[in-house]
Amino acid sequence: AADWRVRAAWLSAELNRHNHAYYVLDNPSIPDAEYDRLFRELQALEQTHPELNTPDSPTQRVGAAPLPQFDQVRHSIPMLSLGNGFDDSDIVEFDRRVREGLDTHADTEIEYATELKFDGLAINLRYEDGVLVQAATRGDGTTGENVTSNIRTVRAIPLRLHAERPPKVLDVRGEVLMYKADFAKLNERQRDAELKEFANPRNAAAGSLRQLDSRITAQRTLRFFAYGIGALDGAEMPPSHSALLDWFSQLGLPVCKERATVKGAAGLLEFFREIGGKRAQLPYEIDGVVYKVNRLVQQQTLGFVSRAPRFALAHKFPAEEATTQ
Ligand SMILES: Cc1c[n+]2nc(N)[nH]c2nc1OC(C)C
Repeated sequence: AADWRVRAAWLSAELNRHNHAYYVLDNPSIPDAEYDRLFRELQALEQTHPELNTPDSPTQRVGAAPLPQFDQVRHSIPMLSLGNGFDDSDIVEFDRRVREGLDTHADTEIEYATELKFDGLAINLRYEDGVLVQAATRGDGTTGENVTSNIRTVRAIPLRLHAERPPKVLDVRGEVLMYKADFAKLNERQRDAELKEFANPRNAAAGSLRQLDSRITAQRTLRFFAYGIGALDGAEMPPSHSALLDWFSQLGLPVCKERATVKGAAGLLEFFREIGGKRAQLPYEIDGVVYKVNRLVQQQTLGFVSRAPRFALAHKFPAEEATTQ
């Protein structure tokens, strides 16, 4: 192959690797100035040879021409919301209903996967043969907005999955969010430019994703945590939620490390209190934790009631007084 083709392939792989280290592993592997130099070299090569401009090129991260409007996207599998619990008694009742639904023996405890409930925006990422081809907001759960060009600018979201033989189709569900520190810097920039400040990180993330001009989205530091799956074709479904998140991590998707598997209602409440104790120190806002029956076959037995799964529950923190920010 021509030298420039080899060089471009090396640059693309190298930049994606540094991107993953910085935004997914929180462990930068190259100084920013060096990253920018490699980035500009690839941009120049792509300008000279447009066929290099592939959907998984790191140069996609800077955004494209503005869209006239957002197209609607129908989700392959509906994106559900979660039932809520507030008091310990709600959690004990949730565990009791799960045990009843599974006809669990009195002295057997249910294994749950526990996670954080991020205060961001739920989205679906569709990967075909390992390449990100479409991203959509949750919308009403059945159809959402096509925000693919904006999502391509989110450095934490891989444009190509790390797998020799990726699944033919994989729908990844997760939350797009903004870290508290990035939110403070954004509002400082808004103030300096005499623009409206955002009320909270969730609004800032939503506003950044609803931009028709993805070059603006590219200037907002958005993050992503994967937490669920939609359609899957060409790979075996992992046997539990915790195994699903391990698989996502191997594929190069960001998975929040503040997660665990626990036993019974007591294990759920212990996780809730542990997270409550470190909530203020977390780099992002959360509005609770999420409990899911871990084993897939047990989730399938329990199924869904109306639009929320019987196998999962969000446990919310008491609403805070009006935040000071
Ligand atoms: C709506 C939702 C939100 N969250 N947030 C997390 N961490 N997991 C999670 N799961 C959800 O729904 C599951 C049924 C996939």
